[in-house]
Amino acid sequence: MPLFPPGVMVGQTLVKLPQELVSRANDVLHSLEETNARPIHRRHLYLAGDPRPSEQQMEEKYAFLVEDMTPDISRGEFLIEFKAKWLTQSPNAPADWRRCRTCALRLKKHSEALRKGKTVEWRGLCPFDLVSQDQKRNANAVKRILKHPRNEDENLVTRVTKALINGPQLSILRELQASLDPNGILKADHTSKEFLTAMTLRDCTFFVKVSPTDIQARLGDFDVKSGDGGKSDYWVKLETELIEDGWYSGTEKGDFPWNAEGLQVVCKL
Ligand SMILES: O=P(O)(O)O[C@@H]1[C@@H](OP(=O)(O)O)[C@H](OP(=O)(O)O)[C@H](O)[C@H](OP(=O)(O)O)[C@H]1OP(=O)(O)O
Ligand SMILES: Nc1ncnc2c1ncn2[C@@H]1O[C@H](COP(=O)(O)OP(=O)(O)OP(=O)(O)O)[C@@H](O)[C@H]1O
Repeated sequence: MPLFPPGVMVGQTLVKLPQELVSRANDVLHSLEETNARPIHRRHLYLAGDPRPSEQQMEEKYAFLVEDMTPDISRGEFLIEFKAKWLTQSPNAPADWRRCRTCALRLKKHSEALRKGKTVEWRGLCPFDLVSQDQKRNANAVKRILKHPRNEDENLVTRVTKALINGPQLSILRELQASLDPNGILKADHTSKEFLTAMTLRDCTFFVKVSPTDIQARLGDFDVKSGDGGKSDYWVKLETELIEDGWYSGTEKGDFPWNAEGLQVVCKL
């Protein structure tokens, strides 16, 4: 049973791979590496089936063809990409929470960057604003997604807000995130398909293709989550710190810019 009705996700078609296609594509990747033409962070990652790195000796006969959301700039199209993140509160947040999971974590990460003397941009999109019933909050969230200078175009802000709010994606994502993980990171079975799907849906990407006459919003980039390799322990540690260090309740210790009068980061349902 599919999680999403048609038109919600970026189109994906299961295809049978022609023989040798994977190894030919991997040959290209290897030759790009040899000439230093491949981005460093992608090195040593190949399509399944490459016989060279021993850990990747898998036979892969099938693949997904993913609908291309690349905009046609010559037609005045552009693409907005953003992650809606956690659209419901973490089930483990304290009862007196003042920040949603996403804002709590972003502030925590932000504080760590400040402590290291880094200058970092405060992204500020609160997922709860996106799914609020309040149109002003919806539009503010969209302005943060659009960023400057596009967010100064009121007509564009209204069009994108309407497309997102009237579209099915946000409400479906929110319901699935809640129903697939009712217990939260601290109590869930991290090997269960439901929990891992919820974590995947908390990290997927919105692709919004805007043309002068039309807006097409789709969900994509569903990298299936796994708790392996220490990730499960990391999720637990992070959630525990968010609770114990006061990031949910807004009682974190430190002289941070957002603790100044009028700048407090407080989320509302
Ligand atoms: O922990 P979060 O909410 O910051 O999400 C991580 C993402 O951060 P961001 O969306 O930028 O805040 C993070 O995104 P970036 O690499 O920062 O673009 C990853 O998607 C990460 O997942 P994984 O470890 O690659 O499986 C994401 O980790 P998990 O979804 O596995 O927790
Ligand atoms: N134009 C697009 N149309 C449809 N899906 C896309 C498009 N661009 C990216 N995606 C989806 O998003 C996923 C992640 O793409 P992205 O370019 O962010 O790569 P990445 O692996 O996260 O690398 P990077 O480290 O560069 O961010 C892709 O695997 C694909 O599923």
